[in-house]
Amino acid sequence: MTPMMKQYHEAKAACGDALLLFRMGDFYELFLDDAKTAARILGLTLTSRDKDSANPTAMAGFPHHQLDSYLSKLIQAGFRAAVCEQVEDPKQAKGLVKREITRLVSAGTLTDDDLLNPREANYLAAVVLHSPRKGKKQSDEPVAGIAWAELSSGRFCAGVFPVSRVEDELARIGPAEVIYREDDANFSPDSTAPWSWTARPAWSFAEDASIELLCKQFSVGSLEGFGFRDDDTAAIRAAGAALTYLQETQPGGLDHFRSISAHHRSGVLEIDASTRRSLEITRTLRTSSRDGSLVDAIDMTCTSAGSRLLADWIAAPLVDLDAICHRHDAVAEFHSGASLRGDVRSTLKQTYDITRLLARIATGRTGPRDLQQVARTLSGLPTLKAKLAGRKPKRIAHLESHLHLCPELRSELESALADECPLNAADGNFVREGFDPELDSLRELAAGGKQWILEYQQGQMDATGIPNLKVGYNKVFGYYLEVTNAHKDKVPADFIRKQTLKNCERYITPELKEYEEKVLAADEKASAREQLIFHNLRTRTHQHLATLQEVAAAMAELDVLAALAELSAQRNWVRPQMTDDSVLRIEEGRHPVLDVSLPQGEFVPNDCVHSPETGMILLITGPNMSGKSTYIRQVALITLLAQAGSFVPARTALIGIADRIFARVGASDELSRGQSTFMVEMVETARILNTASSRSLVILDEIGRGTSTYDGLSLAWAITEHLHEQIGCRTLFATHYHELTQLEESLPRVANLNVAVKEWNDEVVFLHRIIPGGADKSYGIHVARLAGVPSEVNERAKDVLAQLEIDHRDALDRPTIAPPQGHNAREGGSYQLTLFGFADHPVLSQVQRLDLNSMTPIDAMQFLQRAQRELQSNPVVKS
Ligand SMILES: Nc1ncnc2c1ncn2[C@@H]1O[C@H](COP(=O)(O)OP(=O)(O)OP(=O)(O)O)[C@@H](O)[C@H]1O
Repeated sequence: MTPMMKQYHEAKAACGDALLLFRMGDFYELFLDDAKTAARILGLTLTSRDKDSANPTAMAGFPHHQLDSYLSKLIQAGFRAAVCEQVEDPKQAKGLVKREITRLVSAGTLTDDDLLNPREANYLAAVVLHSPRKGKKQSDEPVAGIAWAELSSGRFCAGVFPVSRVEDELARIGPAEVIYREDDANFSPDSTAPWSWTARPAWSFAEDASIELLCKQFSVGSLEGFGFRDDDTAAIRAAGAALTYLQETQPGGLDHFRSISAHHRSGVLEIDASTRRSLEITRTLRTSSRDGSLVDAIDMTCTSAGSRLLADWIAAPLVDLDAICHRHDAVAEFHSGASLRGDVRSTLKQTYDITRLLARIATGRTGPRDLQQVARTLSGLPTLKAKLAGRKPKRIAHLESHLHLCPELRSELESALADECPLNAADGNFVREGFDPELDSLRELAAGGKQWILEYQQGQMDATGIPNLKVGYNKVFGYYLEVTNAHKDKVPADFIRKQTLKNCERYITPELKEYEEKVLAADEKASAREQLIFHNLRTRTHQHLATLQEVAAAMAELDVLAALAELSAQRNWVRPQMTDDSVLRIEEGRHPVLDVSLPQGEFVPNDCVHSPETGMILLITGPNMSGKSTYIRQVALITLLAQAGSFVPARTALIGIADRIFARVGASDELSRGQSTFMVEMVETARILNTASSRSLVILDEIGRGTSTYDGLSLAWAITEHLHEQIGCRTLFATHYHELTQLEESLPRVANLNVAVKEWNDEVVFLHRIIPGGADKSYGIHVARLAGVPSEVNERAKDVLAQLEIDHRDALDRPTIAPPQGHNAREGGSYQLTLFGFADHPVLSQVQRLDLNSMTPIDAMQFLQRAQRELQSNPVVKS
């Protein structure tokens, strides 16, 4: 093995399963299996080293300036990469050039702007299963510790969760990479998840080592101050593993991780992974992208940090009434003050993403332009602060107090940095003239020397009579005089020949060398001086890290609040009234995504009322394509938005804070997980029935569709009864089982709704308007025609439908359902399922015939008594 390949193998052994990008001159090379993988993923040509040997080494490479784009492709394909650089100048090297791994890059540990999406957070998560030690007072059921950290901002949280919620929590966090214990037989990573998995050694999850590491990182003696309790060991183990991993990948340091917050679930609205997917909160179902999601539709923030924070708010809405109202107060202030809002937004637009800038400063990857952007951001703060001063809402006052102006830092950076700064300090020329006298004089000296050389060239041309004599420079000979062969004979004796080229000769003179030394020395010193100034500026900025992080967080939140207000002003959204009671009263509500994407006024608004008096379970029937799913989703999304702190698309809204939102919507494609559609539907339904509380909001779309009609109907029926009797939560149930509407007659808190349809000649117009009562037709055949199903198929379907209707009109064919055992209200009665149309109750025709104008209140009361008795003894028509 050659010494270089030996060096390669040593580096490869140190970077685990990461692909090793090995710098060789102007190229990064990959060898062996890495080369084969890279050739496949990056489309590189696979070649080989020592082609003639019996064992040629596979090899692939790319030019060094393409590093970022290739790294990004590797990361997107789920790989980790280690960059091994030449850490000494090859010209100075004695023997083999020294090389070191300077960066380990993985999806969850990105800091480079080129590799990050500015509008999306980029979390690394760590998961560990943990069995609490016996003898402690908590139960010894295993739990899961999850930590999540963002290298590009320094955000770090950890919490303990039931093992069954790991998937839901990871879905909430939406990490780019998840690390787990390599030897944990009870934990198997889900390969279909949209993040990459990295196995890590068990020691990095150890309890004691984690506590020690975290305490050292945050310079504290105990983690209690961050809100951790005795039973948070699992969280701390996960956090320790995450920090170990981050430290390994960031040799430059992690100073911007200054604290960690203990996450306790009670503060957040619980949304499980499938509900999150179904409601398309941060990603769409079909493409899994942000475009078209709720966050995308409502995002009017003007900074990237604001955009990321908005996604955090929407992904984890609140449950505390006061905290929610504080956000609403702040949005209301920006909503009513259009000029305040405009000013704040236009100032924020001039600022930079200092959250990410600070992370680059802390990890040692910063350049002059980053510092300049810190200064420019600080220069906008006085205006912002002045606009916000004295405002009443608590949140705004709090944020205003966090806009620290840092005047000394700002003025130092402003006076030091030139108007145009390069990205990298090595490029030089970024310190403003007049900032540092020493640098100025070195620059003058260097410039003066260059001037002398120009004059010397002219002088020599005149003295020798060589018209094209010129002074040139290269790294090997320094400054030289170049004379073409045609004038060789005019060269004076004191020129010392250094190099002969095809058309010319190159000479030096003692005077030229003397000045060369001066110029080069001055240049070198100026550049060293400039690097020193940069280093000092970086250190000064770094000293302000904690303060600047507060500024960054305050700006991001102001952006979110002002953006939500802007959205509300543009789209006529209103402030919801919040309550802890389990009610919902939305007047003229609209679907937040369609409200924004459809032209204004095109969306048909609808009311929704949930209260123990009017009904907690709303059964929505109606034709296909009429808007049932849209309606039930809109109610869930309005609730979610309100709890996240946003105004809502409605004329008025009274929202009872939900502890959990469940959405069982449509049959999402879960085949890749090896489960049948129906199985998935039932797993999700089981979860709702087992975990919903009376304060939850449940939306169900067509439960039971994936099985035979009677199976499906029976399940839907029993599920509705269970929700009504046992849970009593707010429920919206869109269904094609019209039979279910009969439940309204016997279950007091069930109310029927349907979607209005207008029939016109042979046409059907969907009005998208929700009205009371059940529907009796599906119009499926009509929708099939609209979709382009051939007319002969449609005609035949109509025939079949007509026959079915005739057959089922015969009462003897109708199945009957007995009420659940021990249920008083329906004792002795049984439901008659009418597959098409309603059962008529005699009481209804009596009501219809009443002449209310001629009745006294006593008459009416007596009638009601009779009617109630009749209904109680005979709730529905018996077969
Ligand atoms: N309130 C509304 N105003 C305007 N357009 C609407 C409204 N509600 C729904 N729509 C439009 O109607 C289409 C069908 O809506 P949706 O999917 O909610 O119907 P559905 O009744 O659930 O249908 P299916 O029973 O076939 O699943 C949507 O694509 C939407 O664009």
